Amino acid sequence: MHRLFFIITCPLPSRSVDQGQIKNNLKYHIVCSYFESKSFLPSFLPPSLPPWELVARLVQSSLNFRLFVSLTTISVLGIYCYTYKKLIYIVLHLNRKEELLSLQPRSVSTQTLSVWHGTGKPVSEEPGDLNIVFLKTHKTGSSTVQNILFRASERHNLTVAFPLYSYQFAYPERFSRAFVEDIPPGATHFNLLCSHMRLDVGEVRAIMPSHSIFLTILRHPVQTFESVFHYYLNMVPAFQPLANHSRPLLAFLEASAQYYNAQDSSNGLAKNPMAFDLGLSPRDEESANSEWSVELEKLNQTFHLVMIAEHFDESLLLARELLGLDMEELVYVKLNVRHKEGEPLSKGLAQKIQAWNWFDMQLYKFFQRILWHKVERYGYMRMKRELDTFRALLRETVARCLAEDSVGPGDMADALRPWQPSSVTILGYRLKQNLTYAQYSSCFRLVLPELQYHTYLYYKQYGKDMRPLPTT
Ligand SMILES: Nc1ncnc2c1ncn2[C@@H]1O[C@H](COP(=O)(O)OS(=O)(=O)O)[C@@H](OP(=O)(O)O)[C@H]1O
Repeated sequence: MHRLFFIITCPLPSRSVDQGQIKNNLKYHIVCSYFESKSFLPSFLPPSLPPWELVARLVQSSLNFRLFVSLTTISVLGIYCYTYKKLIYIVLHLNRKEELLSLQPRSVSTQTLSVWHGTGKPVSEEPGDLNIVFLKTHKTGSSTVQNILFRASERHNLTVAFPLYSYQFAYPERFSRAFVEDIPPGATHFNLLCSHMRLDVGEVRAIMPSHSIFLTILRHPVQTFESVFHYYLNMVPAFQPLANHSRPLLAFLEASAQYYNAQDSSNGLAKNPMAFDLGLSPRDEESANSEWSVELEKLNQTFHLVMIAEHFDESLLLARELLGLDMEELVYVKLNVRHKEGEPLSKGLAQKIQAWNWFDMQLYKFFQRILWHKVERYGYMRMKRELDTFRALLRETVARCLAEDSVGPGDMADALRPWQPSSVTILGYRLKQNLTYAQYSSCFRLVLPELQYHTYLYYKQYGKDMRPLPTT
């Protein structure tokens, strides 16, 4: 009987219970040591309890002990699982973070972080009201972003602020409210402004709702300048004399002073084109350093998001959160892609481009850093998950819509042919045959070049054709 009670109530091997443990668990000690004394061990605490009290204590002790063991086990398991899971999370999180941050400079001012609007809700005049200013910088992938915004404008019935004449807001003049077409009858305010301009923030704010979301895009200055140079070779005065040169870019960078006149605003794209579009006036590099960082900080206060073309998908996902769009609304194909001929840029030439575009380099590095801080706040794991989903969606879209990869201007429908400058060939797309009406409608818009989409939306909004540029 004693032996049986001992086995039931003292499941732990009693010999392994040391004095310290016994003191900590007196009831256990009393009962178990009683039975030990009776059955197995020489007694060191001889009990003199009547049998009924012993049984009562035994039951109570047993229950308490089991409760104690159960609670302890649950707690230990809980703590273990929590810590272990957290550990796994931290390890993964850090690995991803390290991987991404290792590519980037790490410091950023706290002020630059303060403008993040990470609530997932659009900041707008009224609930559901979407107001967007997209500064369309030159040769940065901005037509691809504009196409996404044009599609969103149709889907959300947005009123677009169009230029009074043609496709641009009197570029390269600084933006003025006078360059904007009248608001159409029935609309109370513009919701979207996304045509080329040279930025003047005050003037933009004068015609857009006060809580508009400001977006823009930057691209690495080497690729941007190369693209600008070849695309505008016959249009920008500083480049024109080199139009027939066998190596025009090298020739320009080796003797830029000979070709470039800073006083001519038509040369705005010929040096630091992104800074020019953002309304900055780059000065002498050495003296400009401190003023320049103030200018950058001001831009950072203005723009809710500066996208980076080299991280186009990450940028779009951040924009999506700001604008409250569905992922399906972000699908895109690259527009305005130049057919590249000849050798890739040499290292030496790339360095020359960087030196020539010093302000654009500072601008790019500054906002690239900020983009990664935004990704960090967004969550690396979340970004990774969403990128995977988004890229699968992009692949599906391409497979559904396109007959093949990008094609030259001779191989596509007239309506889908992008405008061709005389200096380079711009690629476009051919749609698949046998699309349903709904598929055709969405695929057509996906590949519709800037000028055609602009013309179409203007007509839809005003019921008339756009005005051409005055000839004077
Ligand atoms: N999604 C995406 N990501 C990265 N790069 C992209 C993207 N879409 C377009 N592009 C490249 O951007 C160049 C065209 O830029 P824009 O559309 O801004 O040109 S324009 O100023 O409106 O004429 C053009 O560059 P180049 O091909 O080097 O000339 C495009 O290839």
